[in-house]
Amino acid sequence: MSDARTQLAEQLAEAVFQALNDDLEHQENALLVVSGGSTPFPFLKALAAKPLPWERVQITLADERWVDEQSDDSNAKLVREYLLQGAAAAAHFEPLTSEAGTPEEGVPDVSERALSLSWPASVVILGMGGDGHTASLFPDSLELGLALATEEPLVAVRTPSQPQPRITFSADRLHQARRHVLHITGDDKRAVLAKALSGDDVRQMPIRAFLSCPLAIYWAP
Ligand SMILES: O=C(O)[C@H](O)[C@@H](O)[C@H](O)[C@H](O)COP(=O)(O)O
Repeated sequence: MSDARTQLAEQLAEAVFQALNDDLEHQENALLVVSGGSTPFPFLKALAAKPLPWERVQITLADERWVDEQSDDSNAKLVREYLLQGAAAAAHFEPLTSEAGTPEEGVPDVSERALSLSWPASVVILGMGGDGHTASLFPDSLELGLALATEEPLVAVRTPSQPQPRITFSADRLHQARRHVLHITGDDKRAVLAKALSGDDVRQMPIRAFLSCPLAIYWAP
């Protein structure tokens, strides 16, 4: 891991720590929405070390692959291994999967649990893929149009470019946050972001749905 990426992770962890603390001055619980993938590892680990009243912090995912939590593809596994450690294990984590066989069958139960969290979120941390996707809002998702338009909180998505079915918060629900962060690293993603900023077709690059709201971009080489 480059020093720049480690420093970026520490800076982001400090900013999220401050945001959660500020909100906890005024509310009983504070909600943090994190993304999966590989970029968040050092951020999640740095955040776990922050002196928060973790029993009042709620954590959920922007999206999830519909796989068992023991699978290496599980975003919940990532959160449990990197964030819910030490004092941070006292946080309330709301995973986005259920015992249902498919995300389509699971959406009603997961939605009921997700809606019970302390919305608007204090912070939503977004990642981005090389195709301009964020969460599981993929350009080639069969349900992208629905996920961009619905006011429902969660959508089951099937995506030709992805091996697993997924469940994702809708764009509308991901906008229900006080602060938005895009956490990306590397020159390739910097170029993808530049392309996203140069156009406005959200269905071509779904990250564009979040470029008009205030967005803190955390990028390191
Ligand atoms: O479930 C997921 O895969 C993530 O939510 C996804 O949106 C991720 O943020 C991007 O694909 C970037 O992933 P990397 O950080 O691994 O590049």
